[in-house]
Amino acid sequence: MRKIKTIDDITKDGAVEFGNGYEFVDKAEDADAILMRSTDLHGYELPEGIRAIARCGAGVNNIPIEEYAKRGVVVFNSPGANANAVKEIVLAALILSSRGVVQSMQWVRDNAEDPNILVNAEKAKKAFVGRELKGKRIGVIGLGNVGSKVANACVDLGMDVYGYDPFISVEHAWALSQSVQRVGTLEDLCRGCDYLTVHVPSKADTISMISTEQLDLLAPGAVLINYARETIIDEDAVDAALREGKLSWFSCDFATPKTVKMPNTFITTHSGAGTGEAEANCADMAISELKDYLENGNIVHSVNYPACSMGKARAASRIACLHANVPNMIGQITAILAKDNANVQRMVNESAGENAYTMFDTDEHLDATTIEALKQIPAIYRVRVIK
Ligand SMILES: NC(=O)C1=CN([C@@H]2O[C@H](COP(=O)(O)OP(=O)(O)OC[C@H]3O[C@@H](n4cnc5c(N)ncnc54)[C@H](O)[C@@H]3O)[C@@H](O)[C@H]2O)C=CC1
Ligand SMILES: O=C(O)CCC(=O)C(=O)O
Repeated sequence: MRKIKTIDDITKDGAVEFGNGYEFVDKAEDADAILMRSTDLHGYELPEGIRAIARCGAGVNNIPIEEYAKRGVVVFNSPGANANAVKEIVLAALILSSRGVVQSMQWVRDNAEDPNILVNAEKAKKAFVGRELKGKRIGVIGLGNVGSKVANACVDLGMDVYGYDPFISVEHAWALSQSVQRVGTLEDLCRGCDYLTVHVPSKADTISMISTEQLDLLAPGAVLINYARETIIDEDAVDAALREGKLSWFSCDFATPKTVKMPNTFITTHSGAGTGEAEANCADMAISELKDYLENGNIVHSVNYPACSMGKARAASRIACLHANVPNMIGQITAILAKDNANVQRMVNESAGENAYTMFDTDEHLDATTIEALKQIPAIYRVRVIK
């Protein structure tokens, strides 16, 4: 039996199905792998037995992925699985920040006892006059799974859409409407925007990427939307821009001690991916990634190891070595296999950044001393006997 520890509520109804050969355990110490969402694992004492972690969702800034890579722990995410949910809530944020919907609803609640409410509402409504999205300029920062969908949806709404993403993938460039105008600098993107929405991961080059300099370039009374991460905006700068009227609204998914005190905000409870569909999509993707890794050693959608696949483990034995991306690893591994007279059927070696992965099938099981010798290679982080 392979053992799984879940952290967080993976789905609203609790349905998480791994199928035969798996069981859930209460303690991470007893588990082979972790299935999780947004809990912050920085500072968490990860038990030695954990071989893989799957994050149901896109962002992995809550996981120390490089530290885990060096411990031979493969971290997966579920790219794109919740992107439609985020796109839809961003569209809601665009409309809510333009049409006085929430304020108008509040007026109705506040006047619920008024017998003349129907007539009085006609007088009150001038306070809630908004503006249309059609023809307005929007800047989309990050054109990945979420940003590309948001940009295309804004084109469909008749907006004038600009996008900025120096690292856009070929797949997402293809998916983008030709009406989205790509710009080369963040400053050019921000200039004159009525709306600005961010869809980048939280990492060194995106921390506080929206600050006074960028906000000053927006059109007067612009709307800022952040359904990515709280770290991406400089909260003091946004607070000042709201108070000075440079920004008319700020919509975000992150209730921090500072955002909750800002004027003119719509703030949600990190609910961008909060739909049953997105939860199920993320769980399905994360579960199949974990199963393929635990059963076959294949790596799909890892954020700290290269993609690597040799299909189903059918040979007598399959071994995976997780190691540093340094010269002569294959030489050292094959030298040890040669000593054991092991016949390698297939071997794959892939690398990504500082980390690499070598997986091979052999005709016969390797003996224990050979496995031990592989573990003793200095740059090896972990050796897995998959079969
Ligand atoms: N509020 C919520 O519930 C959710 C929040 N998110 C957040 O949104 C982020 C984006 O999600 P996805 O689109 O699914 O991720 P993604 O990985 O598909 O797209 C991110 C895009 O940002 C681009 N990028 C990276 N650094 C950049 C920079 N310095 N400047 C401009 N572009 C840059 C990348 O090239 C990529 O195209 C996630 O990392 C996560 O933090 C994602 C899903 C749900
Ligand atoms: O699990 C969640 O609801 C958070 C989703 C998210 O922030 C992400 O996918 O990056």
